[in-house]
Amino acid sequence: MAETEIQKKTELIFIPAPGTGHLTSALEFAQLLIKRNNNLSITVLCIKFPFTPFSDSYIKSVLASQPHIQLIDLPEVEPPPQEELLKSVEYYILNFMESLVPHVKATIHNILSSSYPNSDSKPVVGLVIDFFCVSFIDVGNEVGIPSYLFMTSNVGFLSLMLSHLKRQIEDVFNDSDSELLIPGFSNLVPLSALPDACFSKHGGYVAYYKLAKRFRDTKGIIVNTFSELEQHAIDALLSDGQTPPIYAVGPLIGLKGPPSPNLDQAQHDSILKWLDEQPPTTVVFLCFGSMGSFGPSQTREIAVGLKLSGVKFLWAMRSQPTTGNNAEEALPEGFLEWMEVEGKGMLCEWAPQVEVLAHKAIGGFVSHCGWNSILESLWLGVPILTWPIYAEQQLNAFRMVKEWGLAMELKLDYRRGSDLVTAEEIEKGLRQLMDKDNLVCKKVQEMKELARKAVLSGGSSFISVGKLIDNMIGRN
Ligand SMILES: O=c1ccn([C@@H]2O[C@H](COP(=O)(O)OP(=O)(O)O[C@H]3O[C@H](CO)[C@@H](O)[C@H](O)[C@H]3O)[C@@H](O)[C@H]2O)c(=O)[nH]1
Repeated sequence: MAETEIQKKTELIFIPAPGTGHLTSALEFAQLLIKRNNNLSITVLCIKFPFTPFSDSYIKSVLASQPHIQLIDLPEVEPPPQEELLKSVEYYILNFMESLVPHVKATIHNILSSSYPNSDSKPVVGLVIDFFCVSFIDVGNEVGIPSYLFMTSNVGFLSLMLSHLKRQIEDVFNDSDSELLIPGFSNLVPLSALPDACFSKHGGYVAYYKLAKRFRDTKGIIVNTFSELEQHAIDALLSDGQTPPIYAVGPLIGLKGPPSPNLDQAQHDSILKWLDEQPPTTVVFLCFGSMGSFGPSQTREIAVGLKLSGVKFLWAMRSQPTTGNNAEEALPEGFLEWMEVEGKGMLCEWAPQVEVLAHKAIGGFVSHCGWNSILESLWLGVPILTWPIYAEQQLNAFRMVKEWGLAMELKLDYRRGSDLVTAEEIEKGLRQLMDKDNLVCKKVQEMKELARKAVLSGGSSFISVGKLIDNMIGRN
């Protein structure tokens, strides 16, 4: 058969996890693969998850008009009981994914038999699965399709997962553990920088353990990162001889940004209009990812800290879903009037983050250090003041501040329920962040250039995507 004919049959099945922070890069990556090789076609299996009802419309708005990408909705399943959420979010998601296995199996069989009824060859060359979807590796194995893990976080987190989560489940981390040596890290890592899940014997640790145990059962690990930032960690992981090839393919930046029910066109436009009115690099942007929120006391401290600092601000402030409190009600008396009369700032529930970070008025970013937020800030050259909250954000913040000198530290180990970050600490951090003579700002500009070069033709991530496609279609 001619090579082009073989290539025409090359299909991938993507199974992204339905959270905002996971979809952003996965959808970008699907489009990038098609751009790089238009003999590829991709089928995306869309998962409906009770807590992210908008993920459906997100996937459709980004991918529906792409001729080489088709979307198939997986049937809705009964979510695990709410009590499992208390054990840990990771545990809940893992269980949810396991419950989808029969549907994924049926859908893949259907794709194979309806699209390729007479073919003995294997037209589907890979499953590209989010790192929460390892339960689907066996489905692929059953029909002879290899899986590629899609890591929406970074190689450092992957290294923690692969190197430290092979303890017995009973043997979770505890206070008697000393600092950790994680392959690819230059510094010892304090336990306070580890994800909360590492300490939860019956929840998060079990989930992390089960996930990590399967990571190496894949044909390749695709990471949304770039080698100029993480080559050291990639080399350290590969040196064990057991890890499959790692493909650093980022930064994958979703310029369109995820939609939100809390941001309509009028709000979107008013945010950008307000920024247009501000002088260059004078505004700090505060945003804590798709789920980050604070209780009333912490909200008040942030407001007072902003006022004390005198820095103009755009604050994406979300109410806590668990309490149902309206975040604005927690603001100190007179704060909103002061903000509006003096033209000091603007509040919103959801911000068009990438457009905001790209705006010339923005001079700094107070971030929860989700990996997409970090990559977006590096891509756009905006320095970060770290305020990690959940998931692996503490580890990301630790690396940004201590390993790379690419961010300033407000908090490295903030956890829900821990002490408040005071208004005075926030004021001090904001002043430091907005000081443009800071060495961190220079380093961020340098990393911005490297990030952009990585994805250009001939750049490290560009080459890595080429190697991955070759691996997928059997050219190496
Ligand atoms: O008001 C907002 C808030 C978020 N975003 C976008 O939403 C995405 C958020 O992603 P991320 O910064 O990674 O944060 P999370 O949503 O918290 O992401 C989850 O997934 C990431 C990737 O695995 C992890 O690094 C995080 O710790 C985990 O919480 C980014 O693209 C943001 O630009 C907006 O556009 N507007």
